Amino acid sequence: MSLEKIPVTIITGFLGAGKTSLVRHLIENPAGRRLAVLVNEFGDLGVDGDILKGCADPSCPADSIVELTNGCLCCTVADEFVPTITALLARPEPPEHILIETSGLALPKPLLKAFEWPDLRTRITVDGVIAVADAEAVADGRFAPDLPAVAAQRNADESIDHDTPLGEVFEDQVACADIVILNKVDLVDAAGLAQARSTVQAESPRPVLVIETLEGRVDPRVVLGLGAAAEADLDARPSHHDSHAEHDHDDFETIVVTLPDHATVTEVVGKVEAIAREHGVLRAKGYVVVCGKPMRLLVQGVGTRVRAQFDRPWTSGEERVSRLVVIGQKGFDQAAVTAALQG
Ligand SMILES: Nc1nc2c(ncn2[C@@H]2O[C@H](COP(=O)(O)OP(=O)(O)OP(=O)(O)O)[C@@H](O)[C@H]2O)c(=O)[nH]1
Repeated sequence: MSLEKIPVTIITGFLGAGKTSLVRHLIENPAGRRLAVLVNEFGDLGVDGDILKGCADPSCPADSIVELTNGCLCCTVADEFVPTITALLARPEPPEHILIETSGLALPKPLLKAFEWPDLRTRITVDGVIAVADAEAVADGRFAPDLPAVAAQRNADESIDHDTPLGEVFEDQVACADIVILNKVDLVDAAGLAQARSTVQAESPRPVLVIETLEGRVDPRVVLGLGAAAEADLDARPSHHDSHAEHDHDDFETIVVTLPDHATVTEVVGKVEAIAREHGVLRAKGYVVVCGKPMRLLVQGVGTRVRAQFDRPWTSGEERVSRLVVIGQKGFDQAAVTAALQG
C-alpha cells in the first residue's frame, strides 16, 4: 500500500449553484487521475448520483460514484462517511483522487473535522475546498445580511447575528474555501459579475482565488492538486457554528412530492416556477412522466430558473412515477406547494 495520502477535494456551494455540473465536468476531464466520487444530497431521490452515473467514464466507473442520501454527511461520519471512504480505499485499484460533493445546505467545516478520524487521517488529506456560487444569486444579494434587522438592532446588542439563514450557509462555505467558482456567468452582465466577485471577496477571511465558469467548466489542473491539507488548517476557516459542536439544518425543510403525469413540459415548468415565485421555494428537482413520452423528464428548479430535459428512457424495471424533491426555508407552505404541484 502506498504511504502517500490520497487527496480529497470537497465541493461545497449553496443549493443549485452548480456543484453537480462541476463534478460532472471533472469526471469527463480527469486529467489522468482515477477518480471516485461521493455525493451527498437531501431527499432520497438520488438525482445528483443518477446524473453523475450517467456520465461514468473509464477513469471513474459507475461503481466509483457513491451516493449518501441518509441526511447530512457531516452528521453521519461514523455510520456512513468513514465506512464508505474505507471501502473505496480497500479496492484493488483504489482511487487516485476522491471528489466529495456535499449537499447545498451542508457546512463544510464539520466535514473537514471528520478527517481527524483515526481510521482516515493517515490515509487521506483534504487537497482543497472548492465553493461553487451562483453568480446571479450572489449579484442579486440573495445571501446578503438582513438589512432591516441590522438597522433595528444597530444600537442594541452588537453581538446579535443579523445574517439570514441563506447568508450564514453562504458565508460558511466561502470562508472555508480555497477556491470560489463563480458559476452561471451567462446569467449576469459585467456589472453583476463584478458585484458578485466583490461580495465573495468581502465574505472571505483570506485571499481567495475566484474563477468564473459556465456550467462548471474549469481546467481540472486549476482545481485539483492544490495540496492545501485543509484539515490541518481549520482555524483559518471560521464558521458561524464554531462555538457549538453540533449544527443542525433546522433553517430549511425538504419534502418529496409525488405528482400526476403531465400533458406537456411547459405545464411542469410553469408549476415549478410558480412554487418558487409564490412560496419562496429554493430548489426543486426530480423526474416527471410526460404523457406519451418514453423518456423521463429531468426537472431542475433553482429559484424561479427552471430547466427541463428528457434525459433517458424509463427502463422496464423502473416505476414510472413523477417525484420532485422540494427545499425551502423553514415554515414554507408545504401544503400549498404540494397542492400547486399536484393540481
Ligand atoms: N444558466 C446556467 N445554468 C446552469 C449553469 N451551471 C449549472 N446550471 C443549471 O443549474 C441547475 C443546478 O445545477 P447543479 O449542477 O445540479 O447544481 P448543484 O449545486 O449540484 O445543486 P444541488 O445539489 O441541488 O445543491 C441545473 O439545472 C443546471 O443545468 C450555468 O453556468 N448557467
